[in-house]
Amino acid sequence: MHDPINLFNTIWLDAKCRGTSKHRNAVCVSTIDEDGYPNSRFVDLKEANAAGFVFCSPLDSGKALDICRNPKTGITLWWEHIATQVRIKGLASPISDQEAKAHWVGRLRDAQIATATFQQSRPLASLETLSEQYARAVAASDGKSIPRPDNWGGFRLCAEYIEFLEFKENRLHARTAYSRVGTVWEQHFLQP
Ligand SMILES: Cc1cc2nc3c(=O)[nH]c(=O)nc-3n(C[C@H](O)[C@H](O)[C@H](O)COP(=O)(O)O)c2cc1C
Repeated sequence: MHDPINLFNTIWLDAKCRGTSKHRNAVCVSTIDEDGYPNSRFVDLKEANAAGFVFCSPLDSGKALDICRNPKTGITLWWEHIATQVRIKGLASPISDQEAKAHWVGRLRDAQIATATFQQSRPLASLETLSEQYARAVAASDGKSIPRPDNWGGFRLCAEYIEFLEFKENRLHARTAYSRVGTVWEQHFLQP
């Protein structure tokens, strides 16, 4: 039987090589907000392996606060070029400081400046304020490296459930689900 994480990585690598979307690492992360509503947004997936699926974020953002209150988290993706949907469920927890540092270093400078300048998900007076604040930060950082803000890190979703749906135009979608039972994955099929 396939290991669903190996299968995921095979398809993801293919998507990165052959996909046409500009943001080929974008995945939809769903958390549960303080009122019990699902709360979904796209983030960049950094890595996927047996330990889990990693994404980065300020640690005081809406998603981070949701995860701290309730670690039950979902990831959904749609790979158009191979007509495949993937749904993942599991518990998310913070990555280590060392890992966060490594991901910070790998970020583009523009992204580092924006992350260091803004307090994600806090109210903003106007969109003009945004550009002015960013322009000031770019000027001030001229030639200097951008230190990782103390509140920037990431999360790892340890998957309990992974489902692949191969979309068929005749609606006979092939759904293959994997549930983690202890250390093994059990495979089952679902009606479309
Ligand atoms: C393609 C794409 C990639 C994104 N990547 C990230 C990311 O890696 N980390 C992040 O915190 N926000 C990312 N965002 C912004 C989030 O969608 C979201 O607006 C932000 O994280 C605030 O969400 P929150 O208040 O629920 O935490 C991305 C948005 C898009 C459209």
